[in-house]
Amino acid sequence: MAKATQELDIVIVREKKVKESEIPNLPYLDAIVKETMRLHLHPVADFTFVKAPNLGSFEREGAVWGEPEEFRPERFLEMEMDVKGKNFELLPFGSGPRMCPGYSLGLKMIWLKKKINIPFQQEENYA
Ligand code: HEM
Repeated sequence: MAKATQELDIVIVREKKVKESEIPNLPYLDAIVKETMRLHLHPVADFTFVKAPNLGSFEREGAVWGEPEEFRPERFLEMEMDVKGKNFELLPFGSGPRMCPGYSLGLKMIWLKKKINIPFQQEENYA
C-alpha cells in the first residue's frame, strides 16, 4: 500500500484524480492488479475452462512463480508478462478462440474496484 501510494504521489500528485490515460504510467499499481488476478482469479477460470480443467492451477505453480502463495507485485516488475492470453502461466481471461471477449473492458473496470480505491476522473473525450 505504501509503495502504491508513493507511486500515485509521484506520478499523479496527491488529491488529483487518476485518468484512464495515466494508467500506463502506474506500473506498480498494474503489478498489484496482475498479482491479485494471479492469486485470486484462477478459481473463476477453473470453472470456465471446460476444455482444459487444470489450466487454472498454473497461477500458483511454484516452479513458474517462486513462493507462489506470497502476494508480491514486484514479480511483475521483474518480468514481461501480460494477462491477454499469450502467457500461459497467467490466464485470468482464458486464451485462444474462446478467450474472454470482454477482457479489455474488464481490465479497465478492475481499476474502479472499491478495494483498490483509486480516485478516478472521467476523461473529457470519453464516449
Ligand atoms: C475482470 C473481468 C473478467 C474476467 C476475469 C473474465 C474471465 C473470463 C474467462 C476466464 C472466460 C472463459 C475463457 C475461455 O474459456 O478460454 C470468459 C469468457 C467470456 N467472457 Fe469474460 N471475464 C471478464 C469480464 C468480461 C466482460 C466485461 C464481458 C462482456 C462485456 C465478458 C464476456 C465474456 C463472454 C461473452 C465470454 C464467453 C466467450 C466464449 O465462450 O466464446 N467478460 N471470461
